Amino acid sequence: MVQPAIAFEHVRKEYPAAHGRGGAAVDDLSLDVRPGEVLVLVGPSGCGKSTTLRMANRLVEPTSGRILLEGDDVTHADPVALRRRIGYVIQDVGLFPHRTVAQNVATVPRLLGWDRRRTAARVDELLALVGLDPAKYARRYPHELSGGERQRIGVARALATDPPVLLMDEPFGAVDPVGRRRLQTEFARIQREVGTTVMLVTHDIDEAVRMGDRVAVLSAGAHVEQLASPLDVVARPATDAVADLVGRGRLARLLALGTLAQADLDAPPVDPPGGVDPARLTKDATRGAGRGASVAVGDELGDVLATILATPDAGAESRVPVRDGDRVVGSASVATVLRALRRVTDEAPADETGTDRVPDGSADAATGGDPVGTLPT
Ligand SMILES: Nc1ncnc2c1ncn2[C@@H]1O[C@H](COP(=O)(O)OP(=O)(O)OP(=O)(O)O)[C@@H](O)[C@H]1O
Repeated sequence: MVQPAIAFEHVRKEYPAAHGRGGAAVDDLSLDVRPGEVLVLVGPSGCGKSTTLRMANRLVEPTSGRILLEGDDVTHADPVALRRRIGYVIQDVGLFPHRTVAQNVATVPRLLGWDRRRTAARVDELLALVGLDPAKYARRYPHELSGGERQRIGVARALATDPPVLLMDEPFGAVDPVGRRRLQTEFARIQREVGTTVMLVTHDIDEAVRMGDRVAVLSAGAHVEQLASPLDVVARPATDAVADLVGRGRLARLLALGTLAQADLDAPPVDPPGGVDPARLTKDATRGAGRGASVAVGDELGDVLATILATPDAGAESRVPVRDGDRVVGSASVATVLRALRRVTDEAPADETGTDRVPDGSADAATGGDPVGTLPT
Protein backbone atom coordinates (compact mmCIF):
# COMPACT_ATOMS: atom_id res chain seq x y z
CA MET A 1 0.00 0.00 0.00
CA VAL A 2 1.21 3.50 -0.80
CA GLN A 3 2.38 5.39 2.27
CA PRO A 4 -0.02 8.25 3.00
CA ALA A 5 1.35 11.79 2.75
CA ILE A 6 -0.46 12.58 6.00
CA ALA A 7 -2.14 10.09 8.29
CA PHE A 8 -4.40 11.00 11.22
CA GLU A 9 -4.73 8.10 13.65
CA HIS A 10 -7.48 8.40 16.26
CA VAL A 11 -6.76 12.08 16.69
CA ARG A 12 -8.66 14.01 19.34
CA LYS A 13 -8.58 17.67 20.29
CA GLU A 14 -10.27 19.17 23.30
CA TYR A 15 -9.71 22.87 23.80
CA PRO A 16 -9.34 23.78 27.48
CA ALA A 17 -12.28 26.17 27.28
CA ALA A 18 -14.50 23.36 26.09
CA HIS A 19 -13.77 21.15 29.09
CA GLY A 20 -16.84 20.20 31.00
CA ARG A 21 -19.13 21.45 28.25
CA GLY A 22 -19.08 18.15 26.44
CA GLY A 23 -17.79 17.45 22.98
CA ALA A 24 -14.32 17.79 21.58
CA ALA A 25 -13.48 20.03 18.59
CA VAL A 26 -12.11 16.84 17.00
CA ASP A 27 -13.43 13.68 18.55
CA ASP A 28 -11.70 10.62 17.07
CA LEU A 29 -10.44 11.30 13.56
CA SER A 30 -8.69 8.69 11.44
CA LEU A 31 -7.96 9.81 7.89
CA ASP A 32 -5.28 9.29 5.23
CA VAL A 33 -4.25 11.89 2.69
CA ARG A 34 -2.76 10.17 -0.35
CA PRO A 35 0.39 11.48 -1.98
CA GLY A 36 -0.31 13.94 -4.78
CA GLU A 37 -4.03 14.25 -4.12
CA VAL A 38 -6.16 17.22 -3.21
CA LEU A 39 -8.22 16.15 -0.20
CA VAL A 40 -10.91 18.65 0.74
CA LEU A 41 -12.47 18.85 4.20
CA VAL A 42 -15.92 20.38 4.00
CA GLY A 43 -18.58 20.80 6.64
CA PRO A 44 -20.57 23.32 8.65
CA SER A 45 -19.02 26.09 10.72
CA GLY A 46 -17.42 24.84 13.92
CA CYS A 47 -17.23 21.17 12.91
CA GLY A 48 -13.47 21.08 13.45
CA LYS A 49 -12.03 21.58 9.96
CA SER A 50 -9.46 24.24 10.83
CA THR A 51 -8.49 22.48 14.04
CA THR A 52 -7.80 19.32 12.02
CA LEU A 53 -5.67 21.20 9.51
CA ARG A 54 -3.75 23.12 12.18
CA MET A 55 -2.89 19.95 14.05
CA ALA A 56 -1.03 18.70 10.95
CA ASN A 57 1.55 21.50 11.25
CA ARG A 58 1.38 21.70 15.05
CA LEU A 59 -0.20 25.11 15.26
CA VAL A 60 -2.62 23.19 17.46
CA GLU A 61 -1.53 20.27 19.65
CA PRO A 62 -3.70 17.14 19.60
CA THR A 63 -4.98 15.96 22.97
CA SER A 64 -4.40 12.36 21.90
CA GLY A 65 -3.74 10.25 18.82
CA ARG A 66 -0.96 10.40 16.25
CA ILE A 67 -0.33 12.34 13.06
CA LEU A 68 2.21 10.98 10.57
CA LEU A 69 3.83 13.02 7.80
CA GLU A 70 5.20 10.70 5.12
CA GLY A 71 5.46 8.00 7.79
CA ASP A 72 7.17 10.18 10.45
CA ASP A 73 5.28 10.76 13.68
CA VAL A 74 5.08 14.54 13.87
CA THR A 75 3.23 14.65 17.16
CA HIS A 76 6.47 15.56 18.91
CA ALA A 77 8.46 16.94 15.96
CA ASP A 78 10.11 20.36 16.13
CA PRO A 79 7.35 22.69 14.88
CA VAL A 80 9.74 24.99 12.99
CA ALA A 81 11.41 22.16 11.09
CA LEU A 82 7.98 20.66 10.46
CA ARG A 83 6.60 23.84 8.92
CA ARG A 84 9.38 23.82 6.34
CA ARG A 85 7.98 20.53 5.11
CA ILE A 86 4.42 21.80 5.11
CA GLY A 87 3.25 24.91 3.25
CA TYR A 88 0.33 26.78 4.77
CA VAL A 89 -2.08 29.14 3.04
CA ILE A 90 -4.85 30.93 4.92
CA GLN A 91 -7.73 33.14 3.90
CA ASP A 92 -6.19 36.53 4.63
CA VAL A 93 -2.81 35.31 3.43
CA GLY A 94 -0.89 37.09 6.16
CA LEU A 95 1.62 38.76 3.85
CA PHE A 96 4.08 41.07 5.59
CA PRO A 97 2.75 44.55 4.67
CA HIS A 98 6.10 46.35 4.75
CA ARG A 99 7.90 43.79 2.63
CA THR A 100 7.78 43.61 -1.13
CA VAL A 101 6.22 40.71 -3.00
CA ALA A 102 9.70 39.28 -3.67
CA GLN A 103 10.68 39.56 0.01
CA ASN A 104 7.43 37.93 1.08
CA VAL A 105 7.89 34.99 -1.28
CA ALA A 106 11.51 34.66 -0.13
CA THR A 107 10.58 34.38 3.57
CA VAL A 108 11.36 30.70 4.09
CA PRO A 109 14.35 30.46 1.69
CA ARG A 110 15.95 33.32 3.67
CA LEU A 111 15.27 31.55 6.96
CA LEU A 112 16.97 28.51 5.47
CA GLY A 113 19.99 30.63 4.51
CA TRP A 114 19.70 30.32 0.74
CA ASP A 115 22.07 32.68 -1.10
CA ARG A 116 20.77 35.72 -2.97
CA ARG A 117 21.00 34.27 -6.47
CA ARG A 118 19.22 31.05 -5.64
CA THR A 119 16.51 32.92 -3.74
CA ALA A 120 16.00 35.48 -6.54
CA ALA A 121 15.77 32.74 -9.17
CA ARG A 122 13.23 30.83 -7.09
CA VAL A 123 11.12 33.95 -6.51
CA ASP A 124 10.98 34.62 -10.27
CA GLU A 125 10.09 31.02 -10.94
CA LEU A 126 7.29 31.03 -8.36
CA LEU A 127 5.81 34.32 -9.51
CA ALA A 128 5.70 32.97 -13.04
CA LEU A 129 4.12 29.77 -11.74
CA VAL A 130 1.25 31.67 -10.12
CA GLY A 131 0.79 33.77 -13.25
CA LEU A 132 2.30 37.09 -12.10
CA ASP A 133 5.04 38.71 -14.17
CA PRO A 134 8.09 39.08 -11.89
CA ALA A 135 9.21 42.26 -13.66
CA LYS A 136 5.87 43.86 -12.84
CA TYR A 137 5.13 42.48 -9.39
CA ALA A 138 8.35 41.62 -7.53
CA ARG A 139 8.88 45.13 -6.12
CA ARG A 140 5.28 45.93 -5.27
CA TYR A 141 3.92 45.93 -1.74
CA PRO A 142 0.89 43.88 -0.68
CA HIS A 143 -1.41 46.96 -0.56
CA GLU A 144 -0.64 47.51 -4.25
CA LEU A 145 -2.21 44.18 -5.18
CA SER A 146 -5.78 42.94 -5.67
CA GLY A 147 -7.19 40.34 -3.27
CA GLY A 148 -6.72 37.60 -5.87
CA GLU A 149 -3.11 38.67 -6.52
CA ARG A 150 -2.39 38.65 -2.80
CA GLN A 151 -3.79 35.15 -2.61
CA ARG A 152 -1.49 34.03 -5.44
CA ILE A 153 1.48 35.48 -3.59
CA GLY A 154 0.37 33.52 -0.53
CA VAL A 155 0.42 30.33 -2.62
CA ALA A 156 3.83 31.22 -4.11
CA ARG A 157 5.24 31.85 -0.64
CA ALA A 158 3.88 28.54 0.67
CA LEU A 159 5.46 26.67 -2.25
CA ALA A 160 8.86 28.40 -2.00
CA THR A 161 10.79 25.45 -0.66
CA ASP A 162 8.76 22.89 -2.58
CA PRO A 163 7.13 21.30 0.47
CA PRO A 164 5.63 17.85 -0.07
CA VAL A 165 2.41 18.95 1.62
CA LEU A 166 0.37 22.12 1.38
CA LEU A 167 -2.37 22.97 3.88
CA MET A 168 -4.96 25.49 2.71
CA ASP A 169 -7.58 26.98 5.02
CA GLU A 170 -10.38 28.69 3.07
CA PRO A 171 -7.69 29.92 0.66
CA PHE A 172 -10.07 31.65 -1.75
CA GLY A 173 -12.59 32.81 0.85
CA ALA A 174 -11.72 36.49 0.69
CA VAL A 175 -11.99 36.76 -3.08
CA ASP A 176 -15.14 37.71 -5.02
CA PRO A 177 -17.00 34.83 -6.76
CA VAL A 178 -15.60 35.46 -10.25
CA GLY A 179 -12.03 35.90 -9.08
CA ARG A 180 -12.51 32.93 -6.85
CA ARG A 181 -13.49 30.67 -9.73
CA ARG A 182 -10.45 31.85 -11.69
CA LEU A 183 -8.13 31.24 -8.74
CA GLN A 184 -9.55 27.75 -8.24
CA THR A 185 -8.85 26.85 -11.87
CA GLU A 186 -5.43 28.44 -11.70
CA PHE A 187 -4.58 26.63 -8.49
CA ALA A 188 -5.72 23.28 -9.92
CA ARG A 189 -3.22 23.84 -12.77
CA ILE A 190 -0.42 24.72 -10.35
CA GLN A 191 -1.17 21.70 -8.21
CA ARG A 192 -1.03 19.39 -11.24
CA GLU A 193 2.24 21.02 -12.29
CA VAL A 194 4.02 20.72 -8.94
CA GLY A 195 2.26 17.54 -7.75
CA THR A 196 2.11 18.69 -4.11
CA THR A 197 -0.26 16.89 -1.77
CA VAL A 198 -2.94 19.32 -0.69
CA MET A 199 -5.32 19.30 2.25
CA LEU A 200 -7.85 22.06 1.78
CA VAL A 201 -10.55 23.27 4.12
CA THR A 202 -13.71 24.99 2.92
CA HIS A 203 -17.32 25.36 3.99
CA ASP A 204 -18.36 25.73 0.32
CA ILE A 205 -19.54 22.44 -1.16
CA ASP A 206 -19.12 23.78 -4.70
CA GLU A 207 -15.48 24.60 -4.01
CA ALA A 208 -15.06 21.15 -2.45
CA VAL A 209 -16.39 19.24 -5.44
CA ARG A 210 -14.54 21.46 -7.91
CA MET A 211 -11.16 21.25 -6.20
CA GLY A 212 -11.08 17.83 -4.56
CA ASP A 213 -9.78 14.54 -5.86
CA ARG A 214 -11.55 13.28 -2.75
CA VAL A 215 -13.90 15.08 -0.42
CA ALA A 216 -14.33 14.38 3.29
CA VAL A 217 -17.65 15.69 4.55
CA LEU A 218 -17.39 16.37 8.29
CA SER A 219 -19.97 16.96 10.99
CA ALA A 220 -19.51 18.13 14.59
CA GLY A 221 -16.35 16.80 16.22
CA ALA A 222 -14.77 16.29 12.77
CA HIS A 223 -16.82 13.12 12.42
CA VAL A 224 -16.36 11.82 8.85
CA GLU A 225 -19.82 11.47 7.32
CA GLN A 226 -18.47 10.49 3.91
CA LEU A 227 -15.06 10.26 2.26
CA ALA A 228 -15.36 9.76 -1.46
CA SER A 229 -14.86 11.26 -4.91
CA PRO A 230 -16.74 14.51 -5.60
CA LEU A 231 -19.12 12.69 -7.89
CA ASP A 232 -19.91 10.04 -5.27
CA VAL A 233 -20.58 12.69 -2.65
CA VAL A 234 -22.98 14.57 -4.89
CA ALA A 235 -24.60 11.57 -6.57
CA ARG A 236 -24.83 9.28 -3.57
CA PRO A 237 -24.77 11.20 -0.27
CA ALA A 238 -24.00 8.60 2.40
CA THR A 239 -25.95 10.26 5.22
CA ASP A 240 -28.65 12.88 5.76
CA ALA A 241 -25.98 15.35 6.82
CA VAL A 242 -24.22 14.97 3.47
CA ALA A 243 -27.52 15.18 1.61
CA ASP A 244 -28.29 18.44 3.46
CA LEU A 245 -24.93 19.89 2.53
CA VAL A 246 -25.23 18.89 -1.11
CA GLY A 247 -28.82 20.14 -0.95
CA ARG A 248 -30.26 22.41 -3.58
CA GLY A 249 -28.24 22.77 -6.71
CA ARG A 250 -27.47 19.07 -6.72
CA LEU A 251 -28.70 18.65 -10.28
CA ALA A 252 -26.41 21.42 -11.53
CA ARG A 253 -23.49 19.77 -9.73
CA LEU A 254 -24.34 16.39 -11.22
CA LEU A 255 -24.41 17.94 -14.68
CA ALA A 256 -20.96 19.41 -14.05
CA LEU A 257 -19.43 16.28 -12.53
CA GLY A 258 -21.08 13.50 -14.52
CA THR A 259 -19.65 12.66 -17.92
CA LEU A 260 -21.16 11.02 -20.99
CA ALA A 261 -20.37 7.31 -21.36
CA GLN A 262 -20.67 5.04 -24.38
CA ALA A 263 -23.36 3.05 -22.55
CA ASP A 264 -25.66 6.08 -22.43
CA LEU A 265 -25.74 6.59 -26.17
CA ASP A 266 -28.48 5.99 -28.65
CA ALA A 267 -27.26 3.92 -31.58
CA PRO A 268 -26.94 3.80 -34.48
CA PRO A 269 -25.16 7.02 -35.35
CA VAL A 270 -27.23 9.81 -36.81
CA ASP A 271 -27.20 10.88 -40.42
CA PRO A 272 -25.60 10.66 -42.83
CA PRO A 273 -25.88 6.89 -42.87
CA GLY A 274 -22.50 5.33 -42.49
CA GLY A 275 -21.29 8.08 -40.22
CA VAL A 276 -20.18 11.65 -40.44
CA ASP A 277 -16.98 12.77 -42.09
CA PRO A 278 -14.61 13.07 -39.09
CA ALA A 279 -12.77 16.03 -40.62
CA ARG A 280 -16.01 17.97 -40.94
CA LEU A 281 -17.08 16.91 -37.50
CA THR A 282 -13.90 18.08 -35.81
CA LYS A 283 -14.14 21.40 -37.59
CA ASP A 284 -17.75 21.80 -36.60
CA ALA A 285 -17.04 20.76 -33.04
CA THR A 286 -14.47 23.46 -32.63
CA ARG A 287 -16.99 25.94 -33.90
CA GLY A 288 -19.23 25.06 -30.98
CA ALA A 289 -22.93 24.45 -30.96
CA GLY A 290 -25.08 25.06 -33.97
CA ARG A 291 -25.52 23.16 -37.17
CA GLY A 292 -23.23 20.16 -37.25
CA ALA A 293 -22.21 20.47 -33.60
CA SER A 294 -21.15 17.30 -31.85
CA VAL A 295 -20.10 16.11 -28.42
CA ALA A 296 -17.66 13.44 -27.25
CA VAL A 297 -17.67 10.50 -24.89
CA GLY A 298 -16.28 11.88 -21.62
CA ASP A 299 -17.79 15.36 -22.04
CA GLU A 300 -19.52 16.91 -19.03
CA LEU A 301 -23.25 16.19 -19.10
CA GLY A 302 -23.99 19.90 -18.73
CA ASP A 303 -22.01 20.64 -21.89
CA VAL A 304 -23.77 17.83 -23.73
CA LEU A 305 -27.16 19.24 -22.73
CA ALA A 306 -26.12 22.77 -23.70
CA THR A 307 -24.98 21.55 -27.14
CA ILE A 308 -28.28 19.74 -27.71
CA LEU A 309 -30.27 22.78 -26.61
CA ALA A 310 -28.28 24.99 -29.00
CA THR A 311 -29.25 22.96 -32.08
CA PRO A 312 -31.72 24.68 -34.41
CA ASP A 313 -35.32 24.19 -33.20
CA ALA A 314 -34.09 22.27 -30.20
CA GLY A 315 -36.68 19.93 -28.70
CA ALA A 316 -37.18 16.55 -27.11
CA GLU A 317 -36.28 14.83 -30.37
CA SER A 318 -33.11 16.82 -31.10
CA ARG A 319 -29.93 14.84 -31.12
CA VAL A 320 -26.27 15.47 -31.77
CA PRO A 321 -23.59 13.02 -32.93
CA VAL A 322 -21.21 11.69 -30.28
CA ARG A 323 -17.54 11.15 -31.09
CA ASP A 324 -15.00 8.92 -29.47
CA GLY A 325 -11.74 10.22 -30.86
CA ASP A 326 -12.37 10.67 -34.60
CA ARG A 327 -15.13 8.08 -34.76
CA VAL A 328 -18.83 8.81 -34.44
CA VAL A 329 -20.11 6.19 -32.02
CA GLY A 330 -23.71 7.20 -31.47
CA SER A 331 -25.96 10.12 -30.82
CA ALA A 332 -27.25 11.96 -27.79
CA SER A 333 -30.59 13.58 -27.02
CA VAL A 334 -32.11 15.07 -23.88
CA ALA A 335 -33.23 11.51 -23.03
CA THR A 336 -29.60 10.36 -23.29
CA VAL A 337 -28.57 12.94 -20.71
CA LEU A 338 -31.36 11.77 -18.39
CA ARG A 339 -30.18 8.19 -18.83
CA ALA A 340 -26.63 9.26 -18.02
CA LEU A 341 -27.84 11.05 -14.88
CA ARG A 342 -29.61 7.87 -13.79
CA ARG A 343 -26.45 5.88 -14.35
CA VAL A 344 -24.35 8.40 -12.46
CA THR A 345 -26.66 8.41 -9.44
CA ASP A 346 -27.15 4.64 -9.40
CA GLU A 347 -23.66 3.38 -10.11
CA ALA A 348 -22.03 1.71 -7.12
CA PRO A 349 -19.34 3.99 -5.74
CA ALA A 350 -15.70 3.05 -5.89
CA ASP A 351 -14.69 1.86 -2.42
CA GLU A 352 -11.71 3.20 -0.50
CA THR A 353 -9.27 0.76 -2.07
CA GLY A 354 -10.25 2.04 -5.48
CA THR A 355 -11.93 -1.17 -6.64
CA ASP A 356 -15.40 -0.87 -7.96
CA ARG A 357 -18.09 -2.74 -6.13
CA VAL A 358 -20.46 -4.79 -8.25
CA PRO A 359 -23.34 -2.60 -9.40
CA ASP A 360 -26.64 -3.75 -7.98
CA GLY A 361 -28.37 -3.49 -11.34
CA SER A 362 -31.10 -1.23 -10.04
CA ALA A 363 -30.08 1.40 -12.57
CA ASP A 364 -32.52 -0.11 -15.00
CA ALA A 365 -35.81 1.75 -14.81
CA ALA A 366 -37.51 -1.55 -15.62
CA THR A 367 -36.73 -2.75 -12.10
CA GLY A 368 -39.42 -0.42 -10.90
CA GLY A 369 -37.57 2.43 -9.17
CA ASP A 370 -37.57 5.92 -10.49
CA PRO A 371 -33.97 6.96 -10.14
CA VAL A 372 -34.56 10.29 -11.81
CA GLY A 373 -37.23 10.88 -9.21
CA THR A 374 -34.42 10.96 -6.69
CA LEU A 375 -32.89 13.92 -8.49
CA PRO A 376 -33.85 17.32 -7.17
CA THR A 377 -35.97 19.45 -9.40
N1 LIG B 1 -8.58 28.23 20.46
C1 LIG B 1 -9.77 27.70 20.76
N2 LIG B 1 -10.18 27.62 22.05
C2 LIG B 1 -11.36 27.05 22.35
N3 LIG B 1 -12.20 26.54 21.44
C3 LIG B 1 -11.85 26.61 20.14
C4 LIG B 1 -10.61 27.19 19.73
N4 LIG B 1 -10.53 27.10 18.38
C5 LIG B 1 -11.66 26.51 17.97
N5 LIG B 1 -12.46 26.19 19.02
C6 LIG B 1 -13.75 25.50 18.97
O1 LIG B 1 -13.56 24.24 18.38
C7 LIG B 1 -14.61 23.93 17.48
C8 LIG B 1 -14.05 23.67 16.08
O2 LIG B 1 -13.49 24.86 15.56
P1 LIG B 1 -12.80 24.95 14.12
O3 LIG B 1 -12.27 26.33 13.97
O4 LIG B 1 -11.87 23.82 13.98
O5 LIG B 1 -14.06 24.70 13.18
P2 LIG B 1 -14.23 24.95 11.62
O6 LIG B 1 -14.99 23.78 11.13
O7 LIG B 1 -12.95 25.25 11.01
O8 LIG B 1 -15.18 26.22 11.61
P3 LIG B 1 -15.30 27.45 10.55
O9 LIG B 1 -15.79 26.85 9.27
O10 LIG B 1 -16.32 28.33 11.21
O11 LIG B 1 -13.95 28.06 10.46
C9 LIG B 1 -15.58 25.09 17.55
O12 LIG B 1 -16.60 24.75 18.44
C10 LIG B 1 -14.75 26.22 18.09
O13 LIG B 1 -15.53 27.11 18.83
